[in-house]
Amino acid sequence: MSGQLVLLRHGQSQWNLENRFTGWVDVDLTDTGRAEARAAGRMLAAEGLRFDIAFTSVLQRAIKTLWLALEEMEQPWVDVVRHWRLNERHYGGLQGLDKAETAARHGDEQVHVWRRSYDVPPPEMAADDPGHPHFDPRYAHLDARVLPGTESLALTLDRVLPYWHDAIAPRLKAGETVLVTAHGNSLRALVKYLDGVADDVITGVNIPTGIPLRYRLDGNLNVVESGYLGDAAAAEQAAQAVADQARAK
Ligand SMILES: O=C(O)[C@@H](CO)OP(=O)(O)O
Repeated sequence: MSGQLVLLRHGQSQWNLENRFTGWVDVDLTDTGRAEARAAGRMLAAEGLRFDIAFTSVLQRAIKTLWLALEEMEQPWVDVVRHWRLNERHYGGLQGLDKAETAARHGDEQVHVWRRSYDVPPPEMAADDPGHPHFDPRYAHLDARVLPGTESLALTLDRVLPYWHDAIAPRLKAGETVLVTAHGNSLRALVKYLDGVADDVITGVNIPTGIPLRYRLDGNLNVVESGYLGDAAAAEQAAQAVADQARAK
């Protein structure tokens, strides 16, 4: 038995538009982002996909993208499970900063290391920073020791994987069709794991907003095939645009 998995990055957010490091900051979608989410729903509907369950983070840009896609698919009844482990990678002290300005200040190379290296985290957010997840009521039920003040992709994968194994993988093993609507880097972590991407190769992987990435998996959840829905060249171009966001002007 094999399941189908679709990974969907949220549509354009306000801080994607403003080119600011976002991480765990809970910014909303823009009108363009809402349109991207609906377009993703139409692509999924055109493939005849019917989801058994959908997973998302506790950040509104992913939650609303999921709602809009399911509405467009006329599948608003699908069970939705939100979990903090699917949140974006925590961007530490870079959250809120302009990406190109940060590159102008620290150099393109340093910012590329912070954005895309596998195991180098950005500078840590101070524990008494009012923006730290410790002060956010949505995480109040959690052991404070699991709440990050910064994360590399490796640390992001470490906190996504337990949720993958406990909640998502069993549904796929049961042959269900599963939608995960999340974020650029929490999805890069999953892609690294599913495709077995090497540490030095994942640095070149970028996930575009609002374009569904479909996986067909075998009974052991090995990848049989995967690819973006719609126009492959458009997906490639959109991924390149993400890569280029932090070049100093
Ligand atoms: O700011 C962020 O949280 C992420 C995703 O938008 O950005 P980047 O692509 O630079 O990792």
